[in-house]
Amino acid sequence: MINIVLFGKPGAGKGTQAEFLKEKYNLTHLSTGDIFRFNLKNDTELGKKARVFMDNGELVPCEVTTAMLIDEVNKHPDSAGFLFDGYPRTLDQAEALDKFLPTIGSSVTATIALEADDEILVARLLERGKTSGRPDDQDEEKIRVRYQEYNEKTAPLIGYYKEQNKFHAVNGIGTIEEITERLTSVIDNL
Ligand SMILES: Nc1ncnc2c1ncn2[C@@H]1O[C@H](COP(=O)(O)OP(=O)(O)O)[C@@H](O)[C@H]1O
Repeated sequence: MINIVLFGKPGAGKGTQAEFLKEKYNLTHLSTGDIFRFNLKNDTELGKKARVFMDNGELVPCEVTTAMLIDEVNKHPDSAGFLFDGYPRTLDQAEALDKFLPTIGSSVTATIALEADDEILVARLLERGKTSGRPDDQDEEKIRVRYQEYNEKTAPLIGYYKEQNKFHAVNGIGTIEEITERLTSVIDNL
């Protein structure tokens, strides 16, 4: 089983690249953002718990997110591996994942970060907000909150995975194909 954590700031292109990688490596793509948005749209209990945080650009509390993630993994017992997109996003979540995966006989294989400059990413998000319908992409204030959340809570994961020798980074600026190429060359060399 191979488990890849796709890592990067909001707008770095994780979702776009995940679409290619899941096909190529036959992985189950789990995007916590997409799962939350689905629950918001359907006004589920989970959606109700997440809404206020998401609307403000803040992270949803760890217990809620981790319980949801574990549920999703358990829905795919025959999966050849997972592509985690948007999870983990805090040290607590990374530790929770490292505790959970061994219970299904697995572990994180590698974390790959898509790197790009903040200013480029903010511009990309505002552009995406024009068509995506995502309220958190339409308001520069909320975008800034997401970057603050990233810098405070998510960036420390780089050190966490480096210590385990599981951190890889690729340049996230270029055409979609170029970036897919960079990612696949990391995965093929794992
Ligand atoms: N692992 C997570 N932990 C906490 N909240 C999360 C997590 N993943 C997604 N969310 C919530 O969903 C929102 C949207 O996530 P996502 O679609 O990954 O967007 P982006 O990477 O563009 O900020 C986040 O701002 C946050 O509120």
